[in-house]
Amino acid sequence: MTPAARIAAAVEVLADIEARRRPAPDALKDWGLARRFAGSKDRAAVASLVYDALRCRASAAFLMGAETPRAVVIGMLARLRNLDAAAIAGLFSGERHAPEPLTQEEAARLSVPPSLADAPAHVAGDFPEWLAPSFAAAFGEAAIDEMQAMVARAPLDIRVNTLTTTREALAGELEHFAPRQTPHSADGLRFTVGEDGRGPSLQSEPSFLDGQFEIQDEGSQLAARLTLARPGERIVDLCAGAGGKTLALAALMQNGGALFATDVDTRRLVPLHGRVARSGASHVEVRSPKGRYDPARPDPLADLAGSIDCVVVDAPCTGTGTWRRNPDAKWRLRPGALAERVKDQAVVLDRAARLVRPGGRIAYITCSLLPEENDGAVTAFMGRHDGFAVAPIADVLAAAGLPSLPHRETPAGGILLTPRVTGTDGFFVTVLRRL
Ligand SMILES: C[S@@+](CC[C@H](N)C(=O)[O-])C[C@H]1O[C@@H](n2cnc3c(N)ncnc32)[C@H](O)[C@@H]1O
Repeated sequence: MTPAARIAAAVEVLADIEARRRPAPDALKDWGLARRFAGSKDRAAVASLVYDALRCRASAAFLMGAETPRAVVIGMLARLRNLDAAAIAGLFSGERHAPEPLTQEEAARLSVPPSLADAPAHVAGDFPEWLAPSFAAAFGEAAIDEMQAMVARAPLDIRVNTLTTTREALAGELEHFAPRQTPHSADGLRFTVGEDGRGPSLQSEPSFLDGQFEIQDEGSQLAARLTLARPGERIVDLCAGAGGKTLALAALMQNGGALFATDVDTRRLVPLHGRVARSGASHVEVRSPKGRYDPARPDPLADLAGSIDCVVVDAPCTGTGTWRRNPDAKWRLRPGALAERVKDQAVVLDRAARLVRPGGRIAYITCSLLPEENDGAVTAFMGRHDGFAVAPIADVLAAAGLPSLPHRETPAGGILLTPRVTGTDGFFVTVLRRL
């Protein structure tokens, strides 16, 4: 396919996403199935155009004065791909498979440098309007800058499994992909992602297959470290899911102590068994609930009540901190989903309170930037439970060996990592000490 034909395809896929309100991966899959002639490079290029258009959907539409998929793609090419009017006109030639030529209005819009100076915050920051009060509360004057940093593409990060290798040794093994050290996580390596959104295919590397690393954003690696997990402790990973944090915690514990992993949903834990085996972690016990965990039924962790040094709550959340990787999600998020997640967060935190021993701690983590799920969840928890105190940020950072980690402090004393300040996905961490 020519570059112009790929653009026409991206406009088509965006129109399908909009008309049928469907997730981008589904629309892209259907497009690919119906066009067997498209090779893997074409598919990747079309997907990358679609995701880039979704990254900046609101600002691209503002620049073009129209919200159609075509306008959004043209605006994106100017805004994110830095193409000038002549280059865009060259692609929109109207010839075989290329999109129709630019209209006078479109050409006129492209003839001036793109400016969002007059755009409202939710447009300049490319997020849904209903979230404007939340991001204003989180970031004040910096809301637009913070959210514009969320528009950019994320790099590809891995966490080196220190149970089986070292960062230096693995960097040597993966030298052909030119890894760099992550700036803040001592266990991270970073790879460049190309214009087509594709990074190196790390999962077919022998070093991946024998457990020497996991794909994990640097922010997630740092969040695991900020739990202050140490060898010898008894730790519960209460929302383990497929186990990204579990494996990071296991490595921090260097196989010393006990790590219990569970989740409300047994099915989500399925990949964890194989991942634990591959990682060489020998002190992880996966406790699967029968069917779905139900607070009305016996808790598979009941025997651990009041005995745990650290309960890690990697809470179910809206995932607003991961929009760089999943730009489709930001336009699909609805107020009802936020309200549901806040309810889930109260349930998991209350469960954690039953497990932690006096003198122990709960590490509450989200991959969200929304105050409702961060400070809001912590403050509500403190209102329901006596005998907990928020650990001072400076103490947590020092104990985690991250005294100069760039971060934001939230009003209730939480640590917020953001793409703009930390250069990672957005993460929130608060350590609550049980007195
Ligand atoms: C952010 S995800 C976890 C990601 C995982 N820790 C990782 O690093 O790969 C949140 C998880 O919380 C689980 N969850 C939701 N409500 C829960 C509850 N009441 N108790 C335990 N887990 C719950 C969800 O099933 C989901 O797997």
